[in-house]
Amino acid sequence: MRTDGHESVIEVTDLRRVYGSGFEAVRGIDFFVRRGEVFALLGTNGAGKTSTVELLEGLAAPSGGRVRVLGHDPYTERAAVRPRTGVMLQEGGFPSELTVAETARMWAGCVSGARPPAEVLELVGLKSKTDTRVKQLSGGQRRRLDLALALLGDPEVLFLDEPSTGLDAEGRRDTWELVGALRDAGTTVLLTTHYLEEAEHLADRLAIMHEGRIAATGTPADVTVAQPSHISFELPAGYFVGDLPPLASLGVSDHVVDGRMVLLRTRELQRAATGLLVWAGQAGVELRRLDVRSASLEEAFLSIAKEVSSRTSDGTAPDATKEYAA
Ligand SMILES: Nc1ncnc2c1ncn2[C@@H]1O[C@H](COP(=O)(O)OP(=O)(O)OP(=O)(O)O)[C@@H](O)[C@H]1O
Repeated sequence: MRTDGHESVIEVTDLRRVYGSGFEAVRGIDFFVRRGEVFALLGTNGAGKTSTVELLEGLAAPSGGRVRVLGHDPYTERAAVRPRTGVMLQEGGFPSELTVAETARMWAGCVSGARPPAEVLELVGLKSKTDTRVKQLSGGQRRRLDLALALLGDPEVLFLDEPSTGLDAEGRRDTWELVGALRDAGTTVLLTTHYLEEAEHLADRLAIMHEGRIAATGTPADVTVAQPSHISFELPAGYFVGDLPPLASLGVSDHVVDGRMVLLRTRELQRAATGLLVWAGQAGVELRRLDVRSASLEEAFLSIAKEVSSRTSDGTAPDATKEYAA
């Protein structure tokens, strides 16, 4: 399938997953991933990310809807899909007595046309640990080993389930760099993450899942631009909020006053900031602790999760999805 002139290598349509207990973890989701892009699946705990990724990996059959990976059903046509995909699971579960090199060699034996194990270990920064037993690796080093094994088959599509959980800041940066390099080399990456900064940094597009549904999709910029920006500052001595220009005329949607600090929310950041600074200039006052910023993905995420929860508890439009330009 082609989407906007790009080939999409993952297509998900009205996908559902119901567990044996009757619990519906994935409640009819739709998205696609284009060849060569990094797509992030974000969500709160229990949102249904892993349940979704397992369906994409062909580890279980959907209870409803459709998944296509590289044009095939990953569950019923596993033999066609599996050799072209790499999977980094949340828990690798390797025999802990084997060394890193032995683990990579053992895994390579299960992959047709595997890359030399030493090459992938070097790629993930584990070259100096080849003779270390898996049980002696730190949590972060185990995650790197998980990633190395996922790369052995030189996959066209890579599934990364929380790739940097357990990594320190440096390890996380290294993983980001590696994912960026893989993307540059043409690999399509679908990752799940709790780290919004990671999604903001890596993802070309993303979907925010909440309670089994997709609440928003688009580029990180598309998703954040829909959220209000913030301006905060300390009121100059002797001034009150009522002394500011009328806030509505600055495009401010609401404001919060906490002691001397004022927080303005606006969807017209330039207009509001300009109006405020012109006023301060004319009044000859300094706006101390001035902070002007666009919404972060974290703010967008929290507000979307809150909005969806209140909509579902109202019983109104529980499956409404915000679509942003992609
Ligand atoms: N085997 C199972 N049987 C019943 N319910 C399950 C099963 N596996 C997961 N669930 C439930 O499905 C929901 C989604 O779980 P899932 O692991 O997909 O979420 P997630 O978004 O990956 O969460 P996290 O970020 O915490 O890993 C949760 O409520 C979870 O308890």
